[in-house]
Amino acid sequence: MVTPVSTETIPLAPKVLLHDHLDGGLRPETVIELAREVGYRKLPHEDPRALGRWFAEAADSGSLERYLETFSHTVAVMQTRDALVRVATECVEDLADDGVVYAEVRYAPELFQEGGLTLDEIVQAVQDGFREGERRVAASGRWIRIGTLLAAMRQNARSAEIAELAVRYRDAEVVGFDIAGPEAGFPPTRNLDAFEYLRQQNAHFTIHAGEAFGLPSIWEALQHCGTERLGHGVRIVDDIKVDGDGSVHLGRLASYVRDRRIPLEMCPSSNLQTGAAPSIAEHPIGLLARLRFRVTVNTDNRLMSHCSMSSEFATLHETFGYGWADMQWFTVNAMKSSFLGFDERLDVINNIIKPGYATLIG
Ligand SMILES: O=c1[nH]cnc2c1ncn2[C@@H]1O[C@H](CO)[C@@H](O)[C@H]1O
Ligand SMILES: [Zn+2]
Repeated sequence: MVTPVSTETIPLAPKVLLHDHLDGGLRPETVIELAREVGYRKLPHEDPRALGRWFAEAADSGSLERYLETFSHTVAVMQTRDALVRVATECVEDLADDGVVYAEVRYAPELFQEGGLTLDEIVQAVQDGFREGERRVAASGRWIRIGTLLAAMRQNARSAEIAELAVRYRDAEVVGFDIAGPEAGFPPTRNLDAFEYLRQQNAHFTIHAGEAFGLPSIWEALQHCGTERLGHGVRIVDDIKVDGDGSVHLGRLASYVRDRRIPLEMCPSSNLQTGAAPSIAEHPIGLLARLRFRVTVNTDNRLMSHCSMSSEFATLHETFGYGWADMQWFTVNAMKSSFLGFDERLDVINNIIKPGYATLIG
């Protein structure tokens, strides 16, 4: 029997998440408790519900720069080893509760040094938290695996150092590298040495591109930097023309992205808040999925964007009518595009994702 698609059943489906920021996914109550512990007094609210609402509203600003300002509060309470372990552990528990089976969670270690932690101490703390979270989930009879992406901030000049850090921890579940932060004015080519180094080390990376800036950012990320995936990539639609009669014309860059199966880490709710898309109905994900680009669905920042993988899927179900087969397609796309080894990806697809959807489809 087919299980109906609803907000109650979507959490049961196995999901894969490639684009989730650790400092964008804290529980509001954890932000409040950690702020008390470290004496941080600038939180706009002391009540978890009010604080959660504040983050979502403040981030709903129409600009990426203003969206990013809200991170000052989460980053402020993540400056100790204990805080990092706790936030990472809870992140894994929350993702597992949402039915996520594999996630690549990213953060910028350089942001957590205000309390004197070294980059290595920061990475070790977060990895310890992720492993603790995986153990707790396993103890509850479920399964989840977390791969870490280390990000460098575009506006800082530390990408070479962070790329080396990512390679140093590649055998401890750090599976790749990213650059994040304001896109306009900070083209990815500012970090060419980091990308060159990563390629020479046969290491994986993705780049936030085509979110707050258009095609040149995507083109540089792909053709100068050699990115394997695109964080967001929504503006690739600027290279696609749809005629009145419905016929579609792809420009050379859009063709390249589709032909080479470049994964797009799309984050619909986040894109509405930063102004990268006007509404879910008009979000490029509809067209790009129809054209069979390698589209994946992601949360970006569960706190600021007030979402989960299940809520993103539910919204897409309501707007575009996507059912279990479509959700399985997004999920397999994501797993194929992950930075795990080929055999590990196949294992998750064949032994977890496909059987999970088969149960729902009946
Ligand atoms: O959508 C986004 N685009 C660009 N940068 C982002 C986005 N979401 C979060 N961050 C930035 O990434 C840092 C590391 O996790 C966060 O502190 C935030 O500044
Ligand atoms: Zn992001």
